[in-house]
Amino acid sequence: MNKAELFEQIKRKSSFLCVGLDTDLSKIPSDLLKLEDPVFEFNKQIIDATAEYAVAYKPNIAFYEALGPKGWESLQKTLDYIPKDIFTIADAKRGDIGNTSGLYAKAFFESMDFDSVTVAPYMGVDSVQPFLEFQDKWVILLALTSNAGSSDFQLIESKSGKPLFHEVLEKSQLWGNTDNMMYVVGATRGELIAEVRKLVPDHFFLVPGVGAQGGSLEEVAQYGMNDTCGLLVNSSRGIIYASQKMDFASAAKREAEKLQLEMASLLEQYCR
Ligand SMILES: O=c1ccn([C@@H]2O[C@H](COP(=O)(O)O)[C@@H](O)[C@H]2O)c(=O)[nH]1
Repeated sequence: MNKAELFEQIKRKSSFLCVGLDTDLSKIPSDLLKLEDPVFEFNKQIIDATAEYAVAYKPNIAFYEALGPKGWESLQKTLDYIPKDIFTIADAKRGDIGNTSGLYAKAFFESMDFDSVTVAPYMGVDSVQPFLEFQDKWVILLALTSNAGSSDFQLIESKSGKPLFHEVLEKSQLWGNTDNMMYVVGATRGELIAEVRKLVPDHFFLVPGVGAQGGSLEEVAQYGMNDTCGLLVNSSRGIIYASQKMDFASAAKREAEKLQLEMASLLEQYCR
């Protein structure tokens, strides 16, 4: 999916919601555990309930790999079930020496047909470029993450006197054709989102951290939105575990709709 198609969908749905599929067997209703593939059954119902409000789905790969071969199978079935016009993100946070990164890219872009994968920048250019070589696929580079520990490295001053996340943003722009690059920017980062937007005015941000982590959607839009929206805001637990009983799908639908309504008004206000 290209940027224009993504923006079209955002306008059509008045939404920039990404639903995080962090499906955890210990949190889904116990009735589902009797089924052949509880993870897929849960995801299927979540997708059916939220697809009208979501422009992206983000399975966090850890939740699937933790289950071994069966988890990978549930992941593939989930990916196949997501409507084709909705953007898909493999939240895998990969990156290694070049030949290994090439195989990670092949795993998520060819063996599985994800639109994008999250990548860690700290092994540098040769660890990221293999992902950028795939036509029509997206790299989502970790820039300023939502967790408390992000200040351990991302906020420290680099040799040039700038915080390290500035270096990541500036340097990564020199890594070839970065049209299909997005950046992870945590919703918990408040005004720093404006600094990121200044450095990469035209790129999309994947923004985790609203809902369970306490980030503010209003602040994200105020500081991060650009004239093509430029934001995919993720909520995982806040939507998929809105109820842990068998009414989980209707509860997820309500939460997704609530966020979408808020997003519609923020698009009116800030996306010009
Ligand atoms: O900086 C980051 C990068 C990734 N994540 C991931 O996003 C979701 C957030 O889940 P919530 O339940 O909405 O808090 C999860 O998969 C994280 O691994 C992040 O939170 N922060």
